[in-house]
Amino acid sequence: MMSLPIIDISPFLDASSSPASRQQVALFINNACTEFGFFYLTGHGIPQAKLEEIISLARQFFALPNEQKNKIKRHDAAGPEGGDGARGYQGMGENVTQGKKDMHEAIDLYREWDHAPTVERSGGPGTRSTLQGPNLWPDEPGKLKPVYLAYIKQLQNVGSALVRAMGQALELPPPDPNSAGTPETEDSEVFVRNTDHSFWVMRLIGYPKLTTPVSPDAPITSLSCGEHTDYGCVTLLLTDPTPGALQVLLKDGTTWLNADPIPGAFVVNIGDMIERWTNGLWKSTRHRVIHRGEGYRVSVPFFFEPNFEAVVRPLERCVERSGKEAMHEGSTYGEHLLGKVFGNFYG
Ligand SMILES: N=C(N)NCCCC[C@H](N)C(=O)O
Ligand SMILES: O=C(O)CCC(=O)C(=O)O
Ligand SMILES: [Fe+2]
Repeated sequence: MMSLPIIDISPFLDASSSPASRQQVALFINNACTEFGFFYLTGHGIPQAKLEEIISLARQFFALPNEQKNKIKRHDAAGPEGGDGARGYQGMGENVTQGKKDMHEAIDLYREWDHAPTVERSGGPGTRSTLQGPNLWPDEPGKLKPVYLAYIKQLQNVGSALVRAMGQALELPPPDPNSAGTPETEDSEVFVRNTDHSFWVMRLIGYPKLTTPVSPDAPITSLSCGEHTDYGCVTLLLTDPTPGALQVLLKDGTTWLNADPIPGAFVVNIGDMIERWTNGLWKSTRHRVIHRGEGYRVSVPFFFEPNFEAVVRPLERCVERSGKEAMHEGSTYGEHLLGKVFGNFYG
């Protein structure tokens, strides 16, 4: 049975690593992103015990009574509660993918920012615009917030190392030390610059066992999370050990491969903005979750994304190499995200 490549990112986190070791990693990344758009990531430096604590804290939250979870309920941006339409707890079926309710519950956290986004929605006094913070953290379990804040810091560092490696994998030229490095420059640091204020997203997701018939041939009537691509740069996905839930669509467009967890490793996939930057050389691979196994599954994806204002258009070198027209004229990541978030809740 085929399985996804495993990539050790440590040379890009260790300042004393050799250029040759980095080049080797870059080569592996290019292969993995060209073939699958998905791979396992090791060598990230976050101890397995910490990863287990992250899952365990999320599990403790989902085990609370609904009344308690709804204390941090997500509210519409136009509603009287003055929500931001995105942050907070979503009950079962509140998230929609391809027009169908997903069978999961979740807390969504985003980078907190103090400037207004581009889309204002009407509403009463105190109404916030879509995606304008703050995050809604649960009181219980008490350790969740501090532990997650520290974890998010570490993940930003891993994400940054990973996009640096990806820039190198594309064989873009090294940055010119004499230039100011404008975001328009196409060098191997282009992803690093455009993520230096990454508008990251973190989801804590709880999946009950689906109750549809267990036969593998039975038609799929409801999904834990419908088929989709992720929106930005790279997703660092942590899950509990449940196998057979996350499935990745292979290049042939018909075969679904199980991306079963490897203890201590992240499942990584690339998002829509990397596909756009690379003009489709690397695809943001479609994936879905069908949890028919036993037990209550917990996953915690961290989406390391471009800056909200980053203008993303195909890189000239990738357009040339792809031999195709530029696939997009360019727009900000924030515009892409707002369209997606709106579709997730009001689709
Ligand atoms: N921030 C990210 N990437 N979240 C992924 C959620 C995927 C499902 C979503 N309902 C959708 O239809 O996109
Ligand atoms: O739970 C998982 O394994 C994947 C979730 C996912 O694809 C997402 O939230 O974007
Ligand atoms: Fe996803």
